[in-house]
Amino acid sequence: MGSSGKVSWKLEDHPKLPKGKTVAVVVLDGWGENKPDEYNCIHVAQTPTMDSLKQGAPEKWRLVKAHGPAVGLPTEDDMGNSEVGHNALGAGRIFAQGAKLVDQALASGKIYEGEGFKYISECFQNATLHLIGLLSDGGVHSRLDQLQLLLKGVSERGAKRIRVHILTDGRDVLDGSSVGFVETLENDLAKLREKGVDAKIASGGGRMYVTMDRYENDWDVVKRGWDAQVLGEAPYKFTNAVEAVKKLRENAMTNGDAVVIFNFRADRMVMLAKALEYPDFDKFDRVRFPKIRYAGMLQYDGELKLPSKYLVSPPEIDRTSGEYLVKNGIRTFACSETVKFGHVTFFWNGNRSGYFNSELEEYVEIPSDVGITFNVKPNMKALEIGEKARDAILSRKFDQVRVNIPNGDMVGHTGDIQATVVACKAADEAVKMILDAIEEVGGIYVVTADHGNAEDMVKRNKSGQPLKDKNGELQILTSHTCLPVPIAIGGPGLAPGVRFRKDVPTGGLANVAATVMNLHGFVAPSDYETTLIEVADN
Ligand SMILES: O=C(O)[C@@H](CO)OP(=O)(O)O
Ligand SMILES: [Mn+2]
Ligand SMILES: [Mn+2]
Repeated sequence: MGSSGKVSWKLEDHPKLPKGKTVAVVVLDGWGENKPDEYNCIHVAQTPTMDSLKQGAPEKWRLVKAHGPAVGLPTEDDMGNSEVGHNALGAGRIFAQGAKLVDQALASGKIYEGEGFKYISECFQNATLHLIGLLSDGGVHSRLDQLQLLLKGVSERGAKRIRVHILTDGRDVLDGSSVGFVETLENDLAKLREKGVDAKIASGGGRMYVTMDRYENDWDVVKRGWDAQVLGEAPYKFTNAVEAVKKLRENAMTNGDAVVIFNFRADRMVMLAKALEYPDFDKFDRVRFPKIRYAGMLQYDGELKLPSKYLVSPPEIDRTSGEYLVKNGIRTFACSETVKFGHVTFFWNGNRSGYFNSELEEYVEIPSDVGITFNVKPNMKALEIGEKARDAILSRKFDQVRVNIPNGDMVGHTGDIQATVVACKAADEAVKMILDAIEEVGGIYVVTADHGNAEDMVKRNKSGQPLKDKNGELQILTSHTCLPVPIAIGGPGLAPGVRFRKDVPTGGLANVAATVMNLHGFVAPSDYETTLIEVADN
């Protein structure tokens, strides 16, 4: 029943659960479950609403998996992230995700057989191949070992001049770990040079400062990347290990060059894709728009078909719950602030921009603060999101009101423990506003999260003790975690007897879609991961 086949969109009625209840679906970003200690910011923070959900009704609160194979990632060591988390929540099935698809394509060599590779490899003989992407082993946006394999593969297939434009990471990996990744890369490039390939690092910059913005939050970020990677003009702001980068101008892109983005994850590569691909791009002055052959590791936006050329086909996330529900008349409201807006729209809908039916859907984006790290304003726009959701619920114009509350994640990434505690409190307050509104209209709530972050702010040894570095400083964990996340259901509209089943102990985020469909009074399609709930006879 793929996207090309004929899809029957009609959902069957649930035999026991009624239609017509307003359902709030709340995703707390970066909110996992962890043992209580001082580095668990969710535990330290005052979170009376989330606490009451956990303590109030044990059969309506449980944990679900949000990392590794449960969300389509290669191994149990892969932490969850927003892309795979929201994909699973929205799609109700587990799709092999970019990280895994690229692993497979590299292992089988198929990556070099497709149209995308053919397209760029035509430049190898006479021009430069530029590789741009995040340099770390975080596995959220990219992976160093994949870049290493790709470098080997392209050089074996004729690439003679290679320039790598690195974005350094302190968000999916420990702060300060970039130096090691750069050394590894330098080493590989030196070996290529021994074999006669002119391969060098050409530019570098921190991911949050250059290129990797998302959802059009701040085009200046992408512009800074453009200046360095395309125009070859940038202030020298490199860490020591990258100081080897000289004469940027020599490394500028020129007509006939090939450009490959080696990130597999979509959200933070769409803006660059627009700048590289759109002839009438007007978000900043590109100064020069060289005629290059550009391919993404994956296609990042299936609706916009961006980029048009890519090395590995993205997961085909079709027949998402959002599409089904809208086609069954469910009026849907989705909201977050800019930095997470696409999570409850684009990712939720299977990496697809736009509405399924603009008459039944309304997506509201609250502008995020720009140019700050979020520990400075840890409340972010949580209350504004709460207010918008509340108003949408009270308006009774919507059947589903879906939000992402970013605080735990965005502030957790800064590594600022005190600020993250404040962030968790703000997120909890936003949840309360939404639950209060649900109470007022007799609706139902589902509160869950996409992956962990704020519940663990230190790197730990195997027995769970916090680790210190050589100088005796705590090793702060700015990344996501592999911990499970809570899911709670409730509200006056929840039919008597509804509770979590006991026979889905390994349930994960992909089980949530069928659950939400049930709460709207429908049975999920048969190939969806099973529902988490049952209706006990009273
Ligand atoms: O900020 C991001 O891009 C990732 C971490 O790399 O976080 P999230 O998956 O929560 O969006
Ligand atoms: Mn997230
Ligand atoms: Mn995150």
